[in-house]
Amino acid sequence: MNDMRLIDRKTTMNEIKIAAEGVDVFYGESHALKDVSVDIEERTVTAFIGPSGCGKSTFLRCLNRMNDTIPTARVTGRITLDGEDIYAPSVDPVQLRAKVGMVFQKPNPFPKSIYDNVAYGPRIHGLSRNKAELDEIVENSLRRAALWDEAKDRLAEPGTGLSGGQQQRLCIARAVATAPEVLLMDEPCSALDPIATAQVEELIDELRQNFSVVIVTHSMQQAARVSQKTAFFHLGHLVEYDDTDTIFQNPRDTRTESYITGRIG
Ligand SMILES: Nc1ncnc2c1ncn2[C@@H]1O[C@H](COP(=O)(O)OP(=O)(O)OP(=O)(O)O)[C@@H](O)[C@H]1O
Repeated sequence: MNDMRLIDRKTTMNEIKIAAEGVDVFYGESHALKDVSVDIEERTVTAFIGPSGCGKSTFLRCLNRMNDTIPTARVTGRITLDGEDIYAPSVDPVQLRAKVGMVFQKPNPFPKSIYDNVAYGPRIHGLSRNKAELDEIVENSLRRAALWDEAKDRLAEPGTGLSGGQQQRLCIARAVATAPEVLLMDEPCSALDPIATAQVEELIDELRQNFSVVIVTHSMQQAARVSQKTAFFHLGHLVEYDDTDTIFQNPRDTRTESYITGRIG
């Protein structure tokens, strides 16, 4: 019931980027995520939806080992990126997070300049050979995050001096600057106004040309607008995973139907 691997369902169109098999997460004694198996496709936006506390963020954090930073969290099961086990002892979580970047609900710029916020990742991962190349990465990342026009004349000013919506776009620029292969976004628009939300949604659509994007959202309209695949979680279980159109128009499980029609949540 919990096994949502596309391989079994033969509907896959893109290559599988991340495969999760039998993933459980415990916080101390509390069993937050139960036997989740799912294939996340390349060049696809996948939305995670479901009522508060159902485990969306917990599962998202498994995909780049952010749960490692929570002392009580324990993850079991297997998650692979391009077929490689991301929990293998040989994997450096810092390197993994450059490939599988993350944008959080609350904008969290570093207490550094706008420029240095974006340049930080490329610097620590040695992605540029000189200042001109680094300048180019910073400009391109800020352009992709639709922040360049507002930021180009104040690159030396602190990132924390930007508005909330601008700070979130700065965090997106910081995440894309390391050229991740997967971008995980945990309710990235919850602090944004409708204009900034539309800009971020456009960016998500653009990122899909090259990356996998996984987005946790409470907005079903947003899931329907930006994603091609949707996973519905309920009480720690992955209940249903399918094409977004199918989830919203013809769900198989009554729990999914109840949620999207507003009966549970
Ligand atoms: N750091 C933590 N320590 C202990 N329990 C946690 C922690 N983070 C999450 N949980 C618990 O795990 C369960 C799943 O939480 P999670 O944040 O993944 O849900 P969610 O679906 O993302 O919720 P929301 O939509 O409200 O953000 C909840 O019962 C929550 O209380």
